[in-house]
Amino acid sequence: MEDEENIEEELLLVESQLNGLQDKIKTLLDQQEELYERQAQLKAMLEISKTSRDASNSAPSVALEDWSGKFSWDSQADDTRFNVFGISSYRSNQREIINSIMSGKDVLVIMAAGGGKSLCYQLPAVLRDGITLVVSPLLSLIQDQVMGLAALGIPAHMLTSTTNKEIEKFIYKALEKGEGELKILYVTPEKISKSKRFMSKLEKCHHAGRLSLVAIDEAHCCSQWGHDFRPDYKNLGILKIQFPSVPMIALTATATSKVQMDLIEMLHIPRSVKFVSTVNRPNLFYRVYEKSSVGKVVIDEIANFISESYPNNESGIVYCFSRKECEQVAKELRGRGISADYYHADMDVVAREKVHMRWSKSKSQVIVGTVAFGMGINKPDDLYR
Ligand SMILES: Nc1ncnc2c1ncn2[C@@H]1O[C@H](COP(=O)(O)OP(=O)(O)OP(=O)(O)O)[C@@H](O)[C@H]1O
Repeated sequence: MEDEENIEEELLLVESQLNGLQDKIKTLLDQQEELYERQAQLKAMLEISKTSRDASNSAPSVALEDWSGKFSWDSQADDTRFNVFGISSYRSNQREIINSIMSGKDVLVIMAAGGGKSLCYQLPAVLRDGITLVVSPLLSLIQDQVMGLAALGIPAHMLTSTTNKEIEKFIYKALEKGEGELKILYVTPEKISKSKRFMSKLEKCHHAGRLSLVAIDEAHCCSQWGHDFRPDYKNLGILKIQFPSVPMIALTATATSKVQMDLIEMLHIPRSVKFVSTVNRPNLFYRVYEKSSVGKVVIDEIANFISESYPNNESGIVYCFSRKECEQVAKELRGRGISADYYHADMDVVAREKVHMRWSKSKSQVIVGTVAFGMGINKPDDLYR
């Protein structure tokens, strides 16, 4: 009897020691996994840093190869350009950019606003197997792109603060398990720098060989020397570190050589092929009017300008400095018979999306906005700003 009690006592002791050990093993295994991950990151960083040093000592990043030559994907690319995107011929540099991406190169594109940058990554995204990740700075811009792609029948989604749980689940499944149809995924830079969950799904997608391309839109936002610096863009270098084998395309309309050097360094793409297109836009012109000092008169003048110059309700944007001003001017324009909505960063995302949608579908003529609206917005009949 006493023996049994002793045995039971020792058994309890052994079991509790075993439990303690299991906990320690789990902690050690977690630590081991973290260290492996960090080891891989550090090795990749070292590799990139060495390549970067070699590249700055030797190869210029401007295109040397003949990217307008013949490639195995030519006929498939032509077919997709025409039948999916409805575009009859390439504009300057588009074909060369697409060819260099399809060859697996990192690419830096400097092309004027409206020059056709989106096609440069969207067409390879459709041609390549797997999912293309696009980082873009503004929700309105992302919504605009996703709407456009959906209209072309290309499976594109966005993962932002406005994404509902069901779509989020669909996207995570597509990344993690390759389920469902997803070709192009748009995110804001905050997703990369703040969501560990997203990065882990992306890691799995890459691990399974399904991450086909990374595109950084409005790439000048990386540089403190650029006019639209966004702190979260600074963290996008992690993408090349984590996914060194995945080609990256960085696109911008405006980048001085200082900004270009900065973003090449930040994104870790020292060997990128650079394409610069001319900034000549014959359809773009500036007209300057003297502004009255009386607020009411200014609104009358804006309203007259819109209704006289654009009698067929062609779309446009009126910019104001403050959020309050946007609301007032939109109200005043409505009072003068122009269908105007306001758009600024103080509105919640659903309200902003609604305004953007109404304008995109030409249900309203004018958006009165702060600079929170406009960058990269693509509406063929957006004729005045
Ligand atoms: N080769 C082409 N031929 C005809 N239209 C084209 C061609 N390439 C692009 N486009 C059209 O030109 C318009 C502007 O293209 P896109 O939005 O890609 O410009 P962007 O360079 O991204 O401009 P932004 O800097 O303002 O974002 C779109 O309507 C697009 O469909």
